Amino acid sequence: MKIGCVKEIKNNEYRVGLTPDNVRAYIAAGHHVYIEMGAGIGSGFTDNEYVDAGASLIDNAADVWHLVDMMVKVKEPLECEYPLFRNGLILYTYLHLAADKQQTDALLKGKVNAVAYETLQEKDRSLPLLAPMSQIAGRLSIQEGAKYLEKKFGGEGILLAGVPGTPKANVVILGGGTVGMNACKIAVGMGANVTILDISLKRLEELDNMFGAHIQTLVSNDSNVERVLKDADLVIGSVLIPGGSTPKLFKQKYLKEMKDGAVFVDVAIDQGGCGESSHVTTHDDPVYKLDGVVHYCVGNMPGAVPRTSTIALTNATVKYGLEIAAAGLEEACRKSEVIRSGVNTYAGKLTNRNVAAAHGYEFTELQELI
Ligand SMILES: NC(=O)C1=CN([C@@H]2O[C@H](COP(=O)(O)OP(=O)(O)OC[C@H]3O[C@@H](n4cnc5c(N)ncnc54)[C@H](O)[C@@H]3O)[C@@H](O)[C@H]2O)C=CC1
Ligand SMILES: CC(=O)C(=O)O
Repeated sequence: MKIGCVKEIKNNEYRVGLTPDNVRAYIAAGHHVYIEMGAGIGSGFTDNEYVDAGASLIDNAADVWHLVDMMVKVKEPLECEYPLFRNGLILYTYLHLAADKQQTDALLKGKVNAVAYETLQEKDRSLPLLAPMSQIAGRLSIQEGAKYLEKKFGGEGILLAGVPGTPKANVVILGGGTVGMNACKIAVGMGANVTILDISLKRLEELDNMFGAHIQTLVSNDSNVERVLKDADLVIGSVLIPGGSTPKLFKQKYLKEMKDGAVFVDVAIDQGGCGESSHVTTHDDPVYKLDGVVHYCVGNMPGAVPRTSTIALTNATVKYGLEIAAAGLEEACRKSEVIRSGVNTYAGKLTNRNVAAAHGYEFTELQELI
């Protein structure tokens, strides 16, 4: 199969879909790999490293899109890339379609066979291609939150750990999955008071076993969310319904009850965000203030640490990419329920139930199409 990788063009996105080591793995399996010149530079991989690994360098992105059977990316294609879509092209990347009707329509119209990293689910229900970036975003969320709590960035001017004789900051984490657990780890490490809410009692038990007396766990419901937000200094939004729109548990009316200069990092913004007042921001202009609360809603947080992120992401993606390349998408899907769970659009049909529900579109079982 012909595998391609282009330079990411989203705001401040320096990750890349394939590393030189990944290229070696695809070439060893008998595939051809085409890389846009400069694609890896933001993550510290030079063109020469790709050539040494066996890739062909192409000097513009459009030619890579035209040449290849499978495009391996990091982030969703932007509008200027939609004209490059074509019938039967396999697109292997993050898509977050529940929050992006325009892109969903473009993929359906272009009859692209799109495999979304964020919905590919293992039999144990884990999300192996989302998890590495969730680990990074979770850890970053506290780092960014601590920064925006500083006065000069609009925050209330409070140190997470405090010092002897002063209160510690109250960190509230909505959703205790991978992002939530990683945020918790850093917040506890920095000495904050941490409260974590989830709808899953089993997950709360796991978190309690992990962090013991260092955290407070609470079941997620409207009363508990409203109650803990009143005293919160830093709130992390990290809930997920895989493939679906994020439930809005952080209501706009709560903002007025919160501390002036509190910070809300809505990591779940890529799926629409868990705050009613959240809208997407970029690394160039990451925050806005509403009712005194600083909102940070960057949809590609791991792009800030591209070297770590690219290696972590591609450690996970290469395995399934090789499976698709070896068998072809149809056969790979017939053989593997796991690969099937990643396919969001196929031959102009929507094949992910939660994405279909988010847009009120017809859902088609992938097995009926392959
Ligand atoms: N902005 C960014 O750069 C990044 C965003 N993300 C996003 O972060 C979000 C969280 O991802 P993960 O932690 O990997 O998901 P996960 O599936 O590991 O965890 C989600 C948690 O939310 C809980 N949950 C669901 N509904 C809830 C509710 N009503 N109240 C409280 N908890 C609820 C689930 O029980 C689960 O424990 C996703 O939207 C993901 O796409 C991930 C990486 C980077
Ligand atoms: C998860 C995701 O969309 C990202 O890492 O950018």
